[in-house]
Amino acid sequence: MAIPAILDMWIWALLMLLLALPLLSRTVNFYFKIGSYCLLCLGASLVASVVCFLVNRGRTVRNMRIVKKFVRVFKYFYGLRLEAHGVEKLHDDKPCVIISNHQSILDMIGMMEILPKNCIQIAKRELVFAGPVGLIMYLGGVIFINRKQTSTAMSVMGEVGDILVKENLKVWIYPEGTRNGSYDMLPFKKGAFYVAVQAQVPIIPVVYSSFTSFYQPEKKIFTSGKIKIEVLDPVKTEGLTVEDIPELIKTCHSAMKEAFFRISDKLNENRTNDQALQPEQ
Ligand SMILES: CCCCC/C=C\C/C=C\CCCCCCCC(=O)SCCNC(=O)CCNC(=O)[C@H](O)C(C)(C)COP(=O)(O)OP(=O)(O)OC[C@H]1O[C@@H](n2cnc3c(N)ncnc32)[C@H](O)[C@@H]1OP(=O)(O)O
Ligand SMILES: CCCCCCCC/C=C\CCCCCCCC(=O)OC[C@@H](O)COP(=O)(O)O
Repeated sequence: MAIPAILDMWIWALLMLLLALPLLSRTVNFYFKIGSYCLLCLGASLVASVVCFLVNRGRTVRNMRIVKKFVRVFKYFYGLRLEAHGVEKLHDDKPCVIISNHQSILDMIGMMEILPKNCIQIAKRELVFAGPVGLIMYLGGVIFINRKQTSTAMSVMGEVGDILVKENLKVWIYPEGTRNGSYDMLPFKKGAFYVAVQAQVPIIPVVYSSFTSFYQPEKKIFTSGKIKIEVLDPVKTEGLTVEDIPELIKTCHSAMKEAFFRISDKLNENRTNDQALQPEQ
């Protein structure tokens, strides 16, 4: 018996829908996870801000301990497992500049997993306007810089160099200066290195493995996964001057890049991104 044309059309439509379902559900799943992550950040920031006000009465780096308690729970919602090595290097009670690679807004989870005491962060000034997220960052002592005005950003970073030693603080800076989700590391901006040389404090590089095995926004992939964290040995800056900064950057960049490729999931990467075909180091 011949199938009526209208039914035929519906069968085709249903078939197409069934075929598109995995792609559709991946996209829906991606937006659901990212949306819920943003909502979680906004909601948790609101609650944490109230707690910070009640406990510490204003802007202080001590509030970061409260933020850390909140953010450390986030990984369970997204099935993220974190494995950190060398974290003890961050717990020396002395000032230092911590630099790490910056892949995504999910980096907050990795940062809060190992954030040492008395550690401030540098962030782009746009984030101060992100509602409760901006408020909690402000309360936690985050220093905001205007990346579009190098001279003002530089002078703010100069002040950071001064207070590091005076107040025995650490500062966490993303030297790539922006998020970079590719399977590589961008060239470093110079601010972090000026701060370290000015304050004559060591630089401690922290490397996070590539997220691309579980997180690729351009392909709408966001599954559960593992993040490896490696804290590298401190790089001394005692006796260095601004003339030594280019060499200092080179040393840190190559050590971090080597660690990044070593701890990242190369097999998975080769399947998803041709750039991953890096020569073995
Ligand atoms: C409870 C629930 C909570 C939910 C979660 C919410 C919040 C969590 C709370 C807290 C977590 C906070 C985490 C914050 C993360 C934020 C991440 C970011 O925003 S990353 C982006 C911002 N960061 C940076 O940009 C830092 C790195 N950038 C720099 O250091 C730059 O160098 C710069 C200072 C911004 C300047 O940038 P520019 O593009 O101009 O580049 P260059 O580095 O090449 O410098 C140009 C030129 O200037 C000279 N220079 C640089 N610095 C100095 C200096 N200090 N003194 C003198 N001269 C300087 C440099 O040498 C260059 O000159 P030349 O080319 O001649 O060498
Ligand atoms: C009332 C205003 C409402 C505003 C809504 C804002 C929604 C944002 C909500 C949650 C986002 C959680 C973000 C956690 C902090 C992420 C910090 C971060 O990773 O910023 C990116 C920045 O490093 C580099 O930026 P670019 O890659 O240069 O771009």
